Amino acid sequence: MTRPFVKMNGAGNDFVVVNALEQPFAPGEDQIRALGDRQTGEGFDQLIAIEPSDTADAFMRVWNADGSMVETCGNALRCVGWLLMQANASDRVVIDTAAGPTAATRAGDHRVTVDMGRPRLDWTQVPLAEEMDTRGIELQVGPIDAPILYTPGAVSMGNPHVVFFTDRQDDGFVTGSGSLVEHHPLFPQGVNVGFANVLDRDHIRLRVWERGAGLTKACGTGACAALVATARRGLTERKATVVVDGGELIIDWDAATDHVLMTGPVEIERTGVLSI
Ligand SMILES: N[C@@H](CCC[C@H](N)C(=O)O)C(=O)O
Repeated sequence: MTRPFVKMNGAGNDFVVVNALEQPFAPGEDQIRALGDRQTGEGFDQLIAIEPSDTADAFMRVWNADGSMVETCGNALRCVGWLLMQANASDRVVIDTAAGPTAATRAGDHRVTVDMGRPRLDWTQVPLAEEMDTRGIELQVGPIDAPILYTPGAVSMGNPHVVFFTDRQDDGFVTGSGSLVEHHPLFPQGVNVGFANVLDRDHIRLRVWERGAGLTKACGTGACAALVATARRGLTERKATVVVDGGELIIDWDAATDHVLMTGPVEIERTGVLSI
């Protein structure tokens, strides 16, 4: 069987997007892993299906490159929002996800703002395995008496994130410590691991080790989580530019609504056909 797809990216975080509005698309985990392989398959961080919805313009289903189905993806919401707005000739669409509905609006040429809703800050919502203050949880990486990383913030943006405040951001360090923390028993559902370097009160340099996808050029929910975590610690304002490997995302944690708004780019790379 074959399915057409669009390859897209949001600030470098890349997706294969399949239109499943009329014909269901339900690949198995092994198929997703094979498709996601960057040497032998199409290669992507996430596989995305646009499905019908009774309550929104569409439902967005997300699988990580390791085949796991997850709640949401911030960068893919911008990409899918852009595709739907182009198709409907509109400037606003609502996309449902397993984490809840999100509104996407045009913010310029190939730029989209998505309303990621309220951050979920209670330890049960992240979720953590035990009660902790999510402003700075009891977790450290490295020797007990001289930890390299410690007291990260924990945030759910519909999916679980932990954010370390550090200027150690090289590939080896992010990969080594990110993969260790991703499956730490404190996170019963696994976790996306952010490494945030606060440059000034309006700029954060962020790298993310994604649950189920590894080192990525950008993680939209990770950028939202980083802003929330740094603002809660008084390190940044509630609005900042998050500089990721593939570009910049503007994150605004609106004080009036408590919603996190993310604005950033959308790019179409190519079209193709999947054989599954
Ligand atoms: N790249 C995404 C997040 C994708 C899902 C994540 N790896 C998870 O397992 O929760 C984003 O832009 O938010």
